[in-house]
Amino acid sequence: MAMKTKPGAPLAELSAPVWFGHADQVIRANLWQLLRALPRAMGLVARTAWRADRAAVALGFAAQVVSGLVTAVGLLAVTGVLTSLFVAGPTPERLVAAAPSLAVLAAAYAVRGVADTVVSGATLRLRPKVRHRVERDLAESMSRIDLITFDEPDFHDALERSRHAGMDAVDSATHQAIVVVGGLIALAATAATAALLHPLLLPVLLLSVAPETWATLRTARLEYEFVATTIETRRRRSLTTDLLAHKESAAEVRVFGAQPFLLAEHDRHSRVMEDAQIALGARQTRVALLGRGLSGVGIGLAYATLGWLLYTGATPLAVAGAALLAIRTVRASLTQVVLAANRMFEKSLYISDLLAFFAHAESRTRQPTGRTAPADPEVIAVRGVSFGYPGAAKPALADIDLTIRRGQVIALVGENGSGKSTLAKLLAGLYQPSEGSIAWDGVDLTTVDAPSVANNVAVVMQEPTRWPLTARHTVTLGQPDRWDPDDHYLSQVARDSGADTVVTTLTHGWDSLLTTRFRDGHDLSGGQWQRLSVARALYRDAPILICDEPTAALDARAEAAVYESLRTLQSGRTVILITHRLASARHADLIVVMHQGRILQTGTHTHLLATNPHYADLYTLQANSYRDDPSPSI
Ligand SMILES: Nc1ncnc2c1ncn2[C@@H]1O[C@H](COP(=O)(O)OP(=O)(O)OP(=O)(O)O)[C@@H](O)[C@H]1O
Repeated sequence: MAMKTKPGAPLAELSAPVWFGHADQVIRANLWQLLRALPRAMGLVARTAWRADRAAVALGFAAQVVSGLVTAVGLLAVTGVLTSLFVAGPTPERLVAAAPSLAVLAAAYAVRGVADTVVSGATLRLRPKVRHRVERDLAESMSRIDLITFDEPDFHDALERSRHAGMDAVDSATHQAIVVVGGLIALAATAATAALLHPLLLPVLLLSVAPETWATLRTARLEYEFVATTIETRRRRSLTTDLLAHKESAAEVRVFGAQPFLLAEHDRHSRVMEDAQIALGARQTRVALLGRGLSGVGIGLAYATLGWLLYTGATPLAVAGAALLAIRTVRASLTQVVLAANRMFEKSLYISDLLAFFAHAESRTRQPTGRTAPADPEVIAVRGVSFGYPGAAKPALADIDLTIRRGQVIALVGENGSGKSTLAKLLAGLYQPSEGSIAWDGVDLTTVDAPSVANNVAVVMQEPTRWPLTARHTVTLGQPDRWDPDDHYLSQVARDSGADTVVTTLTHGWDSLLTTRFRDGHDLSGGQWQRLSVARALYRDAPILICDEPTAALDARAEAAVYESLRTLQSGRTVILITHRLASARHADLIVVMHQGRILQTGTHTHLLATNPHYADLYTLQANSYRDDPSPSI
């Protein structure tokens, strides 16, 4: 086997996922912290739910109150029934006397059934709405955020937390919040009724449920601790199965014979999980045993107190009977509330992350100014522009001065990392300068709304996005509403970019799906994707066209076709062309030679060849590589 990794050795590159950051806090939280955090978490959920569907919130809450009230009424009715049954006299008469209370009891049960169903209905309606609302908010916030934010490492951490844990937390917390509210109302109603029957009944109730509360909380903590401590193992295990499952790795897995290694890794991690799970089961059983034991003692004490109340005549027999029922109801409600509160506490931490992300995203989003950039600008003036990526030691661009006039073809040339793509992104309004200004017809781009700049620009990216859409949408997405009867423009840009020969090979032509992740989908070669990206830029029909290495992945014929169409298209358009092939740049009106983030010189091809040794050297080197006799002349 080619792989030499020692089985059992840790996979050092992995750590716990960012979205699992609150494990310690949850495990260590005590009951008091949990109770204190509850109102805040409930508030968060309530506000989101209220925004999502006010009617469902109001209806659900009203039904919960009704359910709590009828529980209390039912308990009082039980007392009435028992009082009537426990008096001396013939049974038929006692039954008749108990009938009104029995009727109330039956009505209470019926109403409670209806109320609980309404609560379930409201929950079912509310959960997807709340989730979709927050998902939409997150998607919108991501869509508006400044591009530069994507270069901040902390941003990705926060985004991951929000997208995964945050979103699930909102969904789960909505459910838990409803359970907590319902449980608390039922609890309050039962406890108040019990206290009404006899004040001593309240401590009796608490005594009977305290051990169960402890055991419930402890069991939940153990489970959470298990998830927290095994999360990395679980991820490692899924990493190995992902390698077996994904198309990207399937070929290498086979060619390197990595299956036995990956299966062994899978088994190793499974064993760790298995052991941990069995240990969890044992600990939970011990806690449950202790809880049950203590609960038995608690209930025993509660019954003894009840017996004493009966013995001393402080409580009638009927009230004691109702108290027994109250003990059962309270125990069920309290267990429910404690479990749900525990989950709410955990979820609230992730919801806080989500809210923090929204605030961060807002601070990284340019607020609309209502001002728009001049359409099809006459002059693009770059003055004293510097720009640095977040966290980078050196600026990517420094002291850039450049004037671009409408209709010119500007070629940016220079070695790798000299700042060409960065300058192009600034010209496209995607980044803002750290110093200096970029102005269109005298209007500083930082003072106008970003979409108004984007409307004037089409870009062929160095590494175009492989849009998993149909071929048609991949090309037309920059101007989906363009009036294009009989696909006239679509066919034309396809011819100009060479995309037509790609589309004719697809089973469903323009309607073919360009991803193999779905049935009937296609994947394309790097060059084919690039042809589509050129077609997309041409279809957008914008006055400023930025081409970042538009032909790097194209074969010679396609490259010639693209440059031919750029020449045709050029009339009236401003073209900014980034290229390493200096032969493609020689016809540009202005060539900008960049070096280490600065402009070394600008000029025409002839001028630079004569005056700039750096440019002349590069050009000669490339020209010679196409000669049969590579002599150093041009
Ligand atoms: N997202 C980024 N974060 C940090 N630094 C970056 C980022 N993108 C580029 N850089 C750095 O900025 C500098 C300029 O990069 P740029 O991509 O503009 O160069 P380029 O001239 O287009 O290079 P190439 O010819 O390789 O495409 C380089 O030093 C690069 O390492």
